[in-house]
Amino acid sequence: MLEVVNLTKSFELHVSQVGKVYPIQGLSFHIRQGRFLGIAGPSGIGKSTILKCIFRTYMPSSGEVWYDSLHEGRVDLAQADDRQMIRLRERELGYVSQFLKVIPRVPAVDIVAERLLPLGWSQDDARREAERMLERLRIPRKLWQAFPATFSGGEQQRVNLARAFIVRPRLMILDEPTASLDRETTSAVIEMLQAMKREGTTMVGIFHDWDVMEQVADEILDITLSGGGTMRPKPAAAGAQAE
Ligand SMILES: Nc1ncnc2c1ncn2[C@@H]1O[C@H](COP(=O)(O)OP(=O)(O)OP(=O)(O)O)[C@@H](O)[C@H]1O
Repeated sequence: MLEVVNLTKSFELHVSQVGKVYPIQGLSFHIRQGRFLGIAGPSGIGKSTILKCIFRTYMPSSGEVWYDSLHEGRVDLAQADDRQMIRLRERELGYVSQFLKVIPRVPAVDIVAERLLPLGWSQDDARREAERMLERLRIPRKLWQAFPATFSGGEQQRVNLARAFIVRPRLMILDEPTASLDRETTSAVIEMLQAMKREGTTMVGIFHDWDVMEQVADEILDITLSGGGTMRPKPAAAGAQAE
């Protein structure tokens, strides 16, 4: 489903003497359909950079990111043009970070519902589905018509998750999605991730909380200081086969 080959990402640091930094150098791994890969490693090692290269928030410096698209065949996301990326993001790729890009003066329910409109849903059906999603993520009903700019960090994060989950992406990319959530909401998110996995969604994610990683990941990619990584089954599944 996703095959990353020799991925390298460098950044030019204009304000320092360092010149270029290479958080990711020659990294290869793959994820099979329906599996959940967790990415682990010390702070600043390049975990988020990998996810951003897959979603193409960052353009990889070199290497290949092969994705088996439902609608477009096998696509190298490192080479795809912007229009193809927009289509894939609308229909197949989901991305959740810790931060909601708050759109001013749009109620929470519409921020979530609008993801379904390009997929041909009517306004009413999209809104009903958005309400179901907000309910599942335990956003109080009284906030559905309110503007997320005024929400707490955890409430904003749940709107963020609802926006990503509602389109049921084939490949879900998760960058610390539970970072600002309390225990109860984190459990709701874990349940949703497990349900999505049962429905066949492939996922790749970073979690600051090892307990969460344990509950959702099938295997772990450990990023080392050299910018490379090794894949292993998660400890709880020791004995399972790493791919
Ligand atoms: N847009 C950018 N411009 C310059 N340097 C960047 C950029 N994005 C990331 N970096 C650098 O790349 C390195 C890896 O960052 P990244 O955010 O991927 O690490 P991380 O492993 O996800 O860290 P953390 O666990 O702390 O979130 C860091 O040194 C960071 O400063």
